Amino acid sequence: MSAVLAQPQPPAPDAEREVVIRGRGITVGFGERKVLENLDIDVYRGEILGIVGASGTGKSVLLRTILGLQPKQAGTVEILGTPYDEADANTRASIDRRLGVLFQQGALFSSLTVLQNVEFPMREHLHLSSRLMDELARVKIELVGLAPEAAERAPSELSGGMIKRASLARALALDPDIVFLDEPTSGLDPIGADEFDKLIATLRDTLGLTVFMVTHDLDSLHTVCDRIAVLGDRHVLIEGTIEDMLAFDHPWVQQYFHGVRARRREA
Ligand SMILES: Nc1ncnc2c1ncn2[C@@H]1O[C@H](COP(=O)(O)OP(=O)(O)OP(=O)(O)O)[C@@H](O)[C@H]1O
Repeated sequence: MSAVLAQPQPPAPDAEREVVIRGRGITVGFGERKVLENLDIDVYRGEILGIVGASGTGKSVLLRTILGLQPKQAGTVEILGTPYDEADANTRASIDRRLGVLFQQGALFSSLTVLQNVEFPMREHLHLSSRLMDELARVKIELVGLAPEAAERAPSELSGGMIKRASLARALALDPDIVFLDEPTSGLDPIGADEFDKLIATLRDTLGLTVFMVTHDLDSLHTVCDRIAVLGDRHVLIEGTIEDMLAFDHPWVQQYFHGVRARRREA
């Protein structure tokens, strides 16, 4: 009997894919100044979405708004099929458990070891023995490619790349469905950044994560992002694949994706 090999399937059309984050009409301002206005965004299950845009266009503000950390003047955010804004405290807490966040500076607690940092969300949300939490945290530390000895180190004893990995281990502590990464490769040398990108892609493939990644890193956009959303003029200017970006006729998008850095990357 001959074996029938599974053929790779083309990605499903967007309309058939599960939307895990749906933002509609998002408007955020500081004083009189609007940073985001009537912004719509969809994030699909299992994708790595890169959020890009000039400095100050509101990428971090968008990430914080989706997470409910930044008040908005208008709009709705639905996460994993539940209107997050309208949810009661219990529902919100159960959604929060399914989200992991890596903030720009890593944001590890400096007075705690790496192990204690990774256990922190577990202590908050899970009712497990210390021994079991230790075991689970050590698995996460291994998963992100840190040596077992790193568990006992303080953040001040880690390199920039190790801090990113430790922060990622903490973001993965509760086995989230979606991880939010704010400029995960900033401050890393090109090899470190490349390794971190590969780690993100491997985790997505093995754990089925959905990744919402704010980035300035052209290499990340080319190598790991399935789709890209460009912020500008207070909304999403364009979303699509890297090929869509290259073909899009907009001055900033052209300059960014065809500019000197892009050409250097291609050389
Ligand atoms: N708490 C705040 N109070 C007032 N203004 C703020 C606040 N947070 C952000 N802003 C403003 O909102 C705008 C968008 O900020 P944001 O940090 O989202 O930009 P960004 O696109 O992530 O930029 P970068 O690429 O430089 O990190 C900026 O002009 C910033 O000054």
